[in-house]
Amino acid sequence: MDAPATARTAPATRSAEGLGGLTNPRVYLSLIALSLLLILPLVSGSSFLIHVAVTICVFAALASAWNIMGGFAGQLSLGHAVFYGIGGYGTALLIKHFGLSPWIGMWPAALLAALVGAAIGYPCFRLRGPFFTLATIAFLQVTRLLAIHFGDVTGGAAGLIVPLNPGWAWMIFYEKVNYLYIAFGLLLLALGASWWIRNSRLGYALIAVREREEAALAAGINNSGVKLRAVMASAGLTALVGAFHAMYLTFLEPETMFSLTLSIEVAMYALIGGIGTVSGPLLGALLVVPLAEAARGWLGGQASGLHGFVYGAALVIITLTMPAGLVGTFGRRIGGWIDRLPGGGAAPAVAPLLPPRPVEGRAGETVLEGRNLVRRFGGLVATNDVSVTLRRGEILGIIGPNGAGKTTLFNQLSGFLAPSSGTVAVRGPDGEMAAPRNPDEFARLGVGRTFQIVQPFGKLTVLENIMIGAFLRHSGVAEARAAALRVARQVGLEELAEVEARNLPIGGLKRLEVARTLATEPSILLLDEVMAGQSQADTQRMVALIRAVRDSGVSVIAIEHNMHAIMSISDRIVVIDSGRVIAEGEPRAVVRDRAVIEAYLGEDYVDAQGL
Ligand SMILES: Nc1ncnc2c1ncn2[C@@H]1O[C@H](COP(=O)(O)OP(=O)(O)OP(=O)(O)O)[C@@H](O)[C@H]1O
Repeated sequence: MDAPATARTAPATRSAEGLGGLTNPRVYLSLIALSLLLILPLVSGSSFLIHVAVTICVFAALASAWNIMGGFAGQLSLGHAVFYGIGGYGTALLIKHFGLSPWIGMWPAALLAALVGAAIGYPCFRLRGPFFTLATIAFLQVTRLLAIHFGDVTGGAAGLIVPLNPGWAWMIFYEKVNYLYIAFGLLLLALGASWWIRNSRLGYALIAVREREEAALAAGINNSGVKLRAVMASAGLTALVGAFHAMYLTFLEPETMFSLTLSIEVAMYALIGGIGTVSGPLLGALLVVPLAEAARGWLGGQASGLHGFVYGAALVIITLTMPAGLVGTFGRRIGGWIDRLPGGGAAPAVAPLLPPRPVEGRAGETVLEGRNLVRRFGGLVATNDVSVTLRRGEILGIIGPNGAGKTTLFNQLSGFLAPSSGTVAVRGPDGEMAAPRNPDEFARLGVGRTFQIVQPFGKLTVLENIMIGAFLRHSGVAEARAAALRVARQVGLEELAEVEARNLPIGGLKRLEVARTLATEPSILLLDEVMAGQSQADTQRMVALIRAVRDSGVSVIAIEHNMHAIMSISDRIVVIDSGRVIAEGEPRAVVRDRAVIEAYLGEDYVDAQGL
């Protein structure tokens, strides 16, 4: 027997968020490298170098902001200049018409951009892949045309000059170096926001939604909600940078403020550096901005367009040779070297293993009920008037031939499919029966489900996969990690905690599927063929695990083709054939039922079992 979970501690593991403060070489080297961006131009005193550094800071900040939506949330926008332009125009117009300092005006402009981001994003999230990207371009073009059309306000195609009041209060300077201080501050803000989001519950949720929307829903993540938060943060940050850049350029026109080229450039920096990583957008800008500026400076005068050609060719070579970006290509190796420096590889604080939340309720009461469930797919009736009841503390087995409608029934019992007719009710933590409508609502009420075709978050580690489930009940990263470690230990994945999920064999993936679901601390567990593809030893462990989970008060429904296993764990079995329940009852009685033998088990099974 294990000691009480609270008395034990989780083993130390490495992860991005456990950097261990300033003594960690990843942190101090990043800070040193960043400060060079400020110090080198200052020491040189060259106004060209200062301009290049300001441009790097601006584009690195824009790319970091873009990456929150394009990288973490996987929503590839090529219309981000909408927010940049709103930031620039909003701030300039507030100075011009209301005499508001840009230090103040940039905030309402950022708020407006965040709201516009939400208004554009919400309807567009339904669009997939290139269609989403095309929609963002369309919104950008419409905004640019509107800015030209409403010339009375924006200055139209002729443009708008920012009121030139020198001094810190108005963000207008004769010495370029002051711009560098502000640009550097904005870069720190964007990087800080990006780092914080990536290492928070929101960051994990965004990655989960990006990788596998269904598994994210099953873990109780509100997909639209988290994407909306990402787009608002991304748009707001972009607008802040746009506001500053407008003050730096001192001239705004729709062509440059709502520019498709700028939107593409910003996305390119993130792609080149490493999309979905915190440092990638900065590295992309660090590499490409000086290249672009140098090409413009050296070749611009030689032949018209030559600098663009050289710059474009360099981009093509980089993207072709490093499709995963700089961080994806070199990050792991360089990270390994850095970790060998003093203070490297520091483990995060050791957290106590969290016990699961207790499941409360009366033994034997109904916890999940599907009534008269009909689900049609065109002319096919996949479930035809199916009624099932799950009682507290029981294991209900569901068997039947391939295509009988078992998974379709599961999808209705967990909110993934709306029944064509019939109802599903779940007993919530308050003891009342409720009728949730969405998968995330089902999950929050305590319904956890696995998928027949496993849905791992391949690029996350085993532990991070389980943490995605644990975040449903624990908002803090340390608590979610501790809860995930307890589950990893429970399902026998502790040794593989730091392995990327895509490297697991099918047996491990099945266990991971169960672990992620268990981490949501369900009171009702729906298992869809979790023993398929498992070795005999793994099957026995899974059987023992399901029993232990039931003994902790969780009610279980298991779809299974492994008759030996399902017979040994089930208190009751329901048999489905052609969308209808053909038998229901105590396992030994069900396998003797003639209809079940004819539809599913066959005479061979009867002979083999000596029934
Ligand atoms: N989204 C869908 N669109 C159309 N038909 C579907 C859909 N999902 C399931 N079906 C059909 O509904 C029927 C029941 O499928 P279901 O996956 O529920 O069966 P099952 O009992 O789980 O089968 P198996 O044991 O092979 O997993 C099948 O004929 C299947 O092709």
